[in-house]
Amino acid sequence: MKISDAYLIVSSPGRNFVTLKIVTESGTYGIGDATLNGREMAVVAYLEEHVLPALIGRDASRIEDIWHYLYRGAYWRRGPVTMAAISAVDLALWDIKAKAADMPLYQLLGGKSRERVMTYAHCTGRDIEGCLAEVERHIALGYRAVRVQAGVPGIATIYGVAKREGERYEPADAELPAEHVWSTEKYLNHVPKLFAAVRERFGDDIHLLHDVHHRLTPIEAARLGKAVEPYHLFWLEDCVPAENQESFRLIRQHTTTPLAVGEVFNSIHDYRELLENQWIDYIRTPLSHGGGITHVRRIADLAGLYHVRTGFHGPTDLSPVCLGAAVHFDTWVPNFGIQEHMPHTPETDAVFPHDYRFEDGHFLVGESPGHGVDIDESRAAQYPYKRASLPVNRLEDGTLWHW
Ligand SMILES: O=C(O)C(O)[C@@H](O)[C@H](O)[C@H](O)CO
Ligand SMILES: [Mg+2]
Repeated sequence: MKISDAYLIVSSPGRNFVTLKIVTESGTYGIGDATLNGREMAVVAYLEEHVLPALIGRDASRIEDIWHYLYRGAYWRRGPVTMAAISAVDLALWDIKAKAADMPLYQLLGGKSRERVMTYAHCTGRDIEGCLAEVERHIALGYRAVRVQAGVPGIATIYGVAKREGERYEPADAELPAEHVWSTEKYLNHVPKLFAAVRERFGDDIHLLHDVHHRLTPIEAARLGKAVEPYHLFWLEDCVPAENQESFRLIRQHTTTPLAVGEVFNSIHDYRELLENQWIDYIRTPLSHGGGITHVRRIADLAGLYHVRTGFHGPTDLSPVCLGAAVHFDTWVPNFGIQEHMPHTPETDAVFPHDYRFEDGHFLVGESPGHGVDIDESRAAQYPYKRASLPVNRLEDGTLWHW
Protein backbone atom coordinates (compact mmCIF):
# COMPACT_ATOMS: atom_id res chain seq x y z
CA MET A 1 0.00 0.00 0.00
CA LYS A 2 2.89 2.38 -0.67
CA ILE A 3 1.93 5.80 -1.98
CA SER A 4 3.47 6.24 -5.43
CA ASP A 5 1.92 9.53 -6.54
CA ALA A 6 -0.07 12.43 -5.08
CA TYR A 7 -1.26 15.43 -7.10
CA LEU A 8 -3.88 18.17 -7.21
CA ILE A 9 -6.55 18.93 -9.78
CA VAL A 10 -7.81 22.52 -9.72
CA SER A 11 -11.00 22.97 -11.69
CA SER A 12 -13.83 25.48 -11.91
CA PRO A 13 -17.02 23.85 -13.21
CA GLY A 14 -19.14 26.81 -12.03
CA ARG A 15 -16.96 27.50 -9.03
CA ASN A 16 -13.45 26.55 -7.92
CA PHE A 17 -12.60 23.15 -6.49
CA VAL A 18 -9.25 21.74 -5.40
CA THR A 19 -9.12 17.95 -5.48
CA LEU A 20 -6.34 15.68 -4.23
CA LYS A 21 -5.64 12.31 -5.79
CA ILE A 22 -3.37 9.86 -3.93
CA VAL A 23 -2.26 6.80 -5.91
CA THR A 24 -0.71 3.63 -4.44
CA GLU A 25 1.72 1.20 -6.08
CA SER A 26 -1.08 -1.31 -6.61
CA GLY A 27 -3.01 1.29 -8.62
CA THR A 28 -5.73 1.80 -5.96
CA TYR A 29 -6.29 5.53 -5.54
CA GLY A 30 -8.20 7.82 -3.21
CA ILE A 31 -9.74 11.24 -3.67
CA GLY A 32 -9.84 14.13 -1.17
CA ASP A 33 -11.44 17.59 -1.22
CA ALA A 34 -8.98 20.44 -0.50
CA THR A 35 -11.29 23.33 -1.38
CA LEU A 36 -11.20 26.45 0.82
CA ASN A 37 -13.59 28.94 -0.75
CA GLY A 38 -11.89 32.18 -1.82
CA ARG A 39 -8.49 30.93 -0.55
CA GLU A 40 -8.07 27.95 -2.89
CA MET A 41 -4.51 28.58 -4.01
CA ALA A 42 -3.22 28.92 -0.44
CA VAL A 43 -4.14 25.26 0.16
CA VAL A 44 -2.66 24.27 -3.22
CA ALA A 45 0.68 25.87 -2.27
CA TYR A 46 0.62 24.30 1.22
CA LEU A 47 0.01 20.83 -0.18
CA GLU A 48 2.32 21.00 -3.17
CA GLU A 49 5.23 22.58 -1.36
CA HIS A 50 5.04 21.03 2.10
CA VAL A 51 2.85 17.92 2.16
CA LEU A 52 2.66 15.92 -1.07
CA PRO A 53 6.41 15.33 -1.51
CA ALA A 54 6.52 13.88 2.03
CA LEU A 55 3.73 11.39 1.27
CA ILE A 56 5.53 9.52 -1.49
CA GLY A 57 6.74 6.12 -0.28
CA ARG A 58 4.61 6.15 2.90
CA ASP A 59 2.23 3.32 3.71
CA ALA A 60 -1.27 4.56 2.77
CA SER A 61 -2.87 2.26 5.35
CA ARG A 62 -1.30 4.20 8.26
CA ILE A 63 -3.96 6.91 8.34
CA GLU A 64 -3.59 7.75 12.01
CA ASP A 65 0.18 8.06 11.84
CA ILE A 66 0.06 10.22 8.71
CA TRP A 67 -2.52 12.50 10.38
CA HIS A 68 -0.22 13.12 13.34
CA TYR A 69 2.80 13.43 11.07
CA LEU A 70 1.03 16.30 9.28
CA TYR A 71 -0.49 17.88 12.42
CA ARG A 72 2.09 17.51 15.19
CA GLY A 73 4.98 17.16 12.82
CA ALA A 74 4.39 20.54 11.18
CA TYR A 75 4.86 22.35 14.52
CA TRP A 76 2.44 25.06 13.20
CA ARG A 77 -0.91 23.67 14.25
CA ARG A 78 -4.51 24.25 13.24
CA GLY A 79 -5.84 27.04 11.03
CA PRO A 80 -8.09 26.67 7.98
CA VAL A 81 -5.31 26.26 5.38
CA THR A 82 -3.36 23.62 7.31
CA MET A 83 -6.50 21.74 8.32
CA ALA A 84 -8.00 21.81 4.81
CA ALA A 85 -4.75 20.30 3.54
CA ILE A 86 -4.71 17.59 6.24
CA SER A 87 -8.42 16.90 5.60
CA ALA A 88 -7.83 16.27 1.91
CA VAL A 89 -5.06 13.75 2.64
CA ASP A 90 -7.19 12.05 5.31
CA LEU A 91 -10.27 11.73 3.06
CA ALA A 92 -8.16 10.27 0.24
CA LEU A 93 -6.55 7.73 2.61
CA TRP A 94 -9.90 6.60 4.03
CA ASP A 95 -11.12 6.22 0.45
CA ILE A 96 -8.10 4.00 -0.32
CA LYS A 97 -8.55 1.94 2.86
CA ALA A 98 -12.23 1.31 2.16
CA LYS A 99 -11.49 0.39 -1.46
CA ALA A 100 -8.74 -2.00 -0.32
CA ALA A 101 -11.21 -3.58 2.11
CA ASP A 102 -13.78 -3.71 -0.71
CA MET A 103 -16.29 -1.91 1.51
CA PRO A 104 -18.32 1.27 1.31
CA LEU A 105 -16.78 3.73 3.78
CA TYR A 106 -19.75 3.64 6.19
CA GLN A 107 -19.08 -0.06 6.79
CA LEU A 108 -15.50 0.64 7.79
CA LEU A 109 -16.69 3.31 10.21
CA GLY A 110 -19.01 0.89 12.00
CA GLY A 111 -21.98 0.31 9.72
CA LYS A 112 -25.36 1.96 9.30
CA SER A 113 -27.03 3.75 12.20
CA ARG A 114 -29.89 4.85 9.93
CA GLU A 115 -31.41 4.14 6.55
CA ARG A 116 -31.24 7.67 5.16
CA VAL A 117 -29.82 11.07 5.90
CA MET A 118 -32.19 14.00 6.45
CA THR A 119 -31.12 17.16 4.63
CA TYR A 120 -32.11 20.80 4.69
CA ALA A 121 -32.42 23.01 1.64
CA HIS A 122 -31.85 26.73 1.22
CA CYS A 123 -34.97 28.82 0.65
CA THR A 124 -34.27 32.47 -0.06
CA GLY A 125 -36.33 35.31 -1.50
CA ARG A 126 -35.89 39.00 -2.19
CA ASP A 127 -38.81 39.48 0.24
CA ILE A 128 -41.03 37.37 2.49
CA GLU A 129 -43.43 36.40 -0.32
CA GLY A 130 -40.52 35.27 -2.52
CA CYS A 131 -39.19 33.18 0.34
CA LEU A 132 -42.59 31.59 0.99
CA ALA A 133 -42.75 30.54 -2.66
CA GLU A 134 -39.35 28.84 -2.30
CA VAL A 135 -40.45 27.04 0.88
CA GLU A 136 -43.52 25.77 -0.95
CA ARG A 137 -41.40 24.54 -3.86
CA HIS A 138 -38.99 22.71 -1.55
CA ILE A 139 -41.74 21.07 0.48
CA ALA A 140 -43.12 19.79 -2.82
CA LEU A 141 -39.66 18.36 -3.59
CA GLY A 142 -39.87 16.31 -0.39
CA TYR A 143 -37.70 18.33 2.02
CA ARG A 144 -38.61 18.02 5.72
CA ALA A 145 -36.33 20.91 6.69
CA VAL A 146 -35.58 24.28 5.10
CA ARG A 147 -33.20 27.13 5.85
CA VAL A 148 -35.19 30.34 5.54
CA GLN A 149 -33.52 33.67 4.60
CA ALA A 150 -35.13 36.75 3.05
CA GLY A 151 -34.10 40.18 1.88
CA VAL A 152 -34.57 42.92 4.46
CA PRO A 153 -36.22 46.23 3.49
CA GLY A 154 -33.53 48.90 3.43
CA ILE A 155 -30.59 46.49 2.94
CA ALA A 156 -29.60 46.22 -0.73
CA THR A 157 -27.73 42.89 -0.77
CA ILE A 158 -27.31 40.21 1.88
CA TYR A 159 -24.87 37.34 1.43
CA GLY A 160 -26.95 34.17 1.79
CA VAL A 161 -29.99 35.61 0.01
CA ALA A 162 -29.90 34.75 -3.71
CA LYS A 163 -29.39 37.83 -5.86
CA ARG A 164 -31.19 36.38 -8.83
CA GLU A 165 -34.48 34.49 -9.04
CA GLY A 166 -33.88 30.73 -8.96
CA GLU A 167 -30.19 31.01 -7.97
CA ARG A 168 -29.46 28.19 -5.57
CA TYR A 169 -26.02 29.00 -4.30
CA GLU A 170 -23.82 31.81 -3.17
CA PRO A 171 -21.01 32.17 -5.67
CA ALA A 172 -17.74 33.83 -4.80
CA ASP A 173 -18.19 35.89 -7.92
CA ALA A 174 -15.85 38.87 -8.06
CA GLU A 175 -12.13 39.24 -8.80
CA LEU A 176 -11.97 41.38 -5.68
CA PRO A 177 -14.43 41.30 -2.76
CA ALA A 178 -17.75 43.06 -3.39
CA GLU A 179 -18.77 45.46 -0.58
CA HIS A 180 -22.16 45.01 1.09
CA VAL A 181 -23.86 47.33 3.57
CA TRP A 182 -25.43 45.92 6.73
CA SER A 183 -27.93 47.18 9.31
CA THR A 184 -28.41 45.05 12.42
CA GLU A 185 -31.46 47.06 13.48
CA LYS A 186 -33.32 46.52 10.21
CA TYR A 187 -32.43 42.81 10.23
CA LEU A 188 -33.49 42.19 13.84
CA ASN A 189 -36.84 43.88 13.27
CA HIS A 190 -37.51 41.86 10.13
CA VAL A 191 -36.56 38.24 10.92
CA PRO A 192 -39.39 37.46 13.39
CA LYS A 193 -41.91 38.64 10.75
CA LEU A 194 -40.41 36.19 8.26
CA PHE A 195 -40.76 33.25 10.65
CA ALA A 196 -44.28 34.26 11.67
CA ALA A 197 -45.26 34.23 7.98
CA VAL A 198 -43.66 30.82 7.32
CA ARG A 199 -45.36 29.15 10.31
CA GLU A 200 -48.66 30.82 9.46
CA ARG A 201 -48.53 29.49 5.89
CA PHE A 202 -46.95 26.04 6.39
CA GLY A 203 -47.83 25.03 9.95
CA ASP A 204 -45.70 23.36 12.58
CA ASP A 205 -44.40 20.21 10.91
CA ILE A 206 -41.62 21.51 8.68
CA HIS A 207 -38.23 22.07 10.36
CA LEU A 208 -37.05 25.67 10.04
CA LEU A 209 -33.43 26.83 10.21
CA HIS A 210 -31.80 30.25 9.94
CA ASP A 211 -28.19 31.36 9.38
CA VAL A 212 -27.13 34.66 10.99
CA HIS A 213 -23.67 34.31 9.43
CA HIS A 214 -21.85 35.75 12.47
CA ARG A 215 -23.36 39.24 12.13
CA LEU A 216 -24.68 39.88 15.67
CA THR A 217 -23.24 40.67 19.10
CA PRO A 218 -24.09 38.25 21.94
CA ILE A 219 -26.88 40.37 23.40
CA GLU A 220 -28.39 40.93 19.94
CA ALA A 221 -28.22 37.18 19.30
CA ALA A 222 -29.99 36.59 22.62
CA ARG A 223 -32.74 38.99 21.55
CA LEU A 224 -33.16 37.23 18.20
CA GLY A 225 -33.20 33.78 19.80
CA LYS A 226 -35.95 34.89 22.16
CA ALA A 227 -37.94 36.64 19.46
CA VAL A 228 -38.14 33.50 17.30
CA GLU A 229 -38.96 31.08 20.14
CA PRO A 230 -42.67 30.97 19.22
CA TYR A 231 -41.68 29.57 15.80
CA HIS A 232 -39.59 26.74 17.35
CA LEU A 233 -36.59 26.70 15.01
CA PHE A 234 -34.59 23.54 14.40
CA TRP A 235 -31.56 25.81 14.82
CA LEU A 236 -30.20 29.32 14.73
CA GLU A 237 -26.79 29.17 13.08
CA ASP A 238 -23.61 31.16 13.73
CA CYS A 239 -25.43 33.89 15.61
CA VAL A 240 -22.15 35.54 16.70
CA PRO A 241 -18.51 35.23 15.67
CA ALA A 242 -17.39 32.31 17.83
CA GLU A 243 -13.70 32.92 18.46
CA ASN A 244 -14.83 33.87 21.96
CA GLN A 245 -16.65 30.72 23.04
CA GLU A 246 -17.66 32.44 26.28
CA SER A 247 -20.15 34.61 24.29
CA PHE A 248 -22.47 31.65 24.18
CA ARG A 249 -22.95 31.64 27.93
CA LEU A 250 -24.91 34.87 27.66
CA ILE A 251 -26.92 33.76 24.62
CA ARG A 252 -27.82 30.45 26.24
CA GLN A 253 -28.99 32.12 29.43
CA HIS A 254 -31.61 34.01 27.45
CA THR A 255 -33.05 31.62 24.91
CA THR A 256 -34.19 28.04 24.30
CA THR A 257 -33.73 28.36 20.52
CA PRO A 258 -31.25 25.59 19.55
CA LEU A 259 -27.85 26.85 18.41
CA ALA A 260 -25.57 25.55 15.65
CA VAL A 261 -21.93 26.58 15.32
CA GLY A 262 -18.72 25.62 13.61
CA GLU A 263 -18.60 25.89 9.81
CA VAL A 264 -15.44 28.00 10.19
CA PHE A 265 -13.97 25.85 12.99
CA ASN A 266 -11.29 23.34 12.20
CA SER A 267 -10.31 21.71 15.50
CA ILE A 268 -11.79 20.00 18.54
CA HIS A 269 -10.21 22.78 20.60
CA ASP A 270 -12.50 25.34 18.93
CA TYR A 271 -15.45 23.47 20.46
CA ARG A 272 -14.26 22.46 23.90
CA GLU A 273 -15.85 25.15 26.06
CA LEU A 274 -18.98 25.25 23.91
CA LEU A 275 -19.52 21.53 24.39
CA GLU A 276 -18.44 21.15 27.99
CA ASN A 277 -20.75 23.99 29.05
CA GLN A 278 -23.61 22.71 26.91
CA TRP A 279 -23.92 26.06 25.17
CA ILE A 280 -24.66 24.67 21.69
CA ASP A 281 -26.77 21.95 20.09
CA TYR A 282 -25.19 21.21 16.69
CA ILE A 283 -21.62 21.02 15.33
CA ARG A 284 -21.07 22.17 11.73
CA THR A 285 -17.42 21.55 10.82
CA PRO A 286 -17.26 19.74 7.47
CA LEU A 287 -14.93 16.78 6.89
CA SER A 288 -12.91 18.82 4.41
CA HIS A 289 -12.03 21.56 6.92
CA GLY A 290 -11.90 19.76 10.26
CA GLY A 291 -9.01 17.37 9.66
CA GLY A 292 -10.98 14.73 7.76
CA ILE A 293 -12.71 11.69 9.21
CA THR A 294 -9.90 11.02 11.68
CA HIS A 295 -10.42 14.30 13.54
CA VAL A 296 -14.10 15.12 12.95
CA ARG A 297 -15.17 11.80 14.42
CA ARG A 298 -13.36 12.77 17.64
CA ILE A 299 -15.31 16.05 17.70
CA ALA A 300 -18.56 14.14 17.09
CA ASP A 301 -17.77 11.73 19.93
CA LEU A 302 -17.06 14.57 22.35
CA ALA A 303 -20.27 16.30 21.21
CA GLY A 304 -22.24 13.11 21.84
CA LEU A 305 -21.38 13.26 25.55
CA TYR A 306 -23.33 16.52 25.77
CA HIS A 307 -26.37 15.59 23.64
CA VAL A 308 -24.97 17.65 20.79
CA ARG A 309 -25.57 16.36 17.27
CA THR A 310 -23.99 16.80 13.85
CA GLY A 311 -25.31 19.20 11.22
CA PHE A 312 -22.50 19.36 8.70
CA HIS A 313 -21.86 22.33 6.50
CA GLY A 314 -22.78 21.41 2.91
CA PRO A 315 -22.80 24.43 0.59
CA THR A 316 -21.71 24.19 -3.04
CA ASP A 317 -18.21 25.41 -2.18
CA LEU A 318 -17.52 21.98 -0.67
CA SER A 319 -17.05 19.58 -3.57
CA PRO A 320 -19.06 16.39 -4.14
CA VAL A 321 -16.04 14.56 -2.66
CA CYS A 322 -16.67 16.17 0.73
CA LEU A 323 -20.42 15.68 0.40
CA GLY A 324 -20.04 12.03 -0.58
CA ALA A 325 -17.79 11.31 2.40
CA ALA A 326 -20.25 13.22 4.62
CA VAL A 327 -23.13 11.00 3.50
CA HIS A 328 -21.13 7.95 4.68
CA PHE A 329 -20.27 9.65 7.97
CA ASP A 330 -23.89 10.78 8.48
CA THR A 331 -25.13 7.24 7.79
CA TRP A 332 -22.83 5.91 10.51
CA VAL A 333 -22.47 8.58 13.21
CA PRO A 334 -24.68 7.79 16.23
CA ASN A 335 -25.43 11.44 17.08
CA PHE A 336 -26.53 12.58 13.63
CA GLY A 337 -28.80 15.63 13.37
CA ILE A 338 -29.12 16.88 9.81
CA GLN A 339 -27.03 17.47 6.64
CA GLU A 340 -26.99 20.75 4.70
CA HIS A 341 -27.77 20.31 1.01
CA MET A 342 -27.21 22.95 -1.66
CA PRO A 343 -27.33 21.10 -5.00
CA HIS A 344 -24.22 21.35 -7.15
CA THR A 345 -24.51 22.52 -10.76
CA PRO A 346 -24.81 19.83 -13.48
CA GLU A 347 -21.26 20.77 -14.62
CA THR A 348 -19.90 20.07 -11.13
CA ASP A 349 -21.79 16.79 -10.86
CA ALA A 350 -20.38 15.69 -14.23
CA VAL A 351 -16.79 16.42 -13.16
CA PHE A 352 -17.32 14.39 -9.96
CA PRO A 353 -19.16 11.12 -10.75
CA HIS A 354 -20.70 9.84 -7.49
CA ASP A 355 -23.01 7.17 -6.17
CA TYR A 356 -24.86 9.00 -3.35
CA ARG A 357 -28.46 9.69 -4.29
CA PHE A 358 -30.96 12.34 -3.27
CA GLU A 359 -34.53 11.21 -2.77
CA ASP A 360 -37.48 12.69 -0.95
CA GLY A 361 -35.50 15.21 1.12
CA HIS A 362 -32.85 12.66 2.11
CA PHE A 363 -29.48 11.37 0.93
CA LEU A 364 -29.05 7.64 0.38
CA VAL A 365 -25.55 6.28 0.70
CA GLY A 366 -24.00 4.29 -2.16
CA GLU A 367 -22.59 0.77 -1.95
CA SER A 368 -19.44 1.09 -4.06
CA PRO A 369 -16.13 0.61 -2.22
CA GLY A 370 -14.63 3.80 -0.77
CA HIS A 371 -16.54 7.05 -0.39
CA GLY A 372 -18.08 6.63 -3.80
CA VAL A 373 -16.92 9.88 -5.45
CA ASP A 374 -14.41 10.09 -8.30
CA ILE A 375 -13.07 12.85 -10.53
CA ASP A 376 -13.18 12.88 -14.32
CA GLU A 377 -9.81 14.50 -14.94
CA SER A 378 -10.25 15.26 -18.63
CA ARG A 379 -13.59 16.94 -17.97
CA ALA A 380 -12.09 18.85 -15.02
CA ALA A 381 -9.37 20.18 -17.36
CA GLN A 382 -12.05 21.93 -19.43
CA TYR A 383 -12.76 24.37 -16.54
CA PRO A 384 -9.64 26.36 -15.63
CA TYR A 385 -9.32 28.07 -12.24
CA LYS A 386 -10.67 31.63 -12.01
CA ARG A 387 -9.86 33.86 -9.09
CA ALA A 388 -13.08 34.49 -7.13
CA SER A 389 -13.66 36.39 -3.92
CA LEU A 390 -16.32 36.35 -1.25
CA PRO A 391 -17.76 39.73 -0.23
CA VAL A 392 -17.02 41.99 2.71
CA ASN A 393 -19.64 43.75 4.81
CA ARG A 394 -19.75 47.29 6.23
CA LEU A 395 -22.16 49.00 8.59
CA GLU A 396 -24.08 51.97 7.21
CA ASP A 397 -21.40 54.34 8.57
CA GLY A 398 -18.64 52.46 6.74
CA THR A 399 -17.29 50.35 9.64
CA LEU A 400 -16.05 46.98 8.42
CA TRP A 401 -18.34 44.29 9.89
CA HIS A 402 -18.75 40.53 9.99
CA TRP A 403 -20.58 39.05 7.03
O1 LIG B 1 -23.96 27.14 4.04
C1 LIG B 1 -23.79 27.90 4.96
O2 LIG B 1 -24.33 27.82 6.05
C2 LIG B 1 -22.85 29.01 4.77
O3 LIG B 1 -22.77 29.93 5.74
C3 LIG B 1 -22.06 29.06 3.55
O4 LIG B 1 -22.81 29.52 2.52
C4 LIG B 1 -20.77 29.86 3.69
O5 LIG B 1 -21.04 31.21 3.68
C5 LIG B 1 -19.81 29.54 2.62
O6 LIG B 1 -19.51 28.20 2.69
C6 LIG B 1 -18.55 30.37 2.70
O7 LIG B 1 -17.61 29.87 1.84
MG1 LIG C 1 -23.61 29.05 7.53
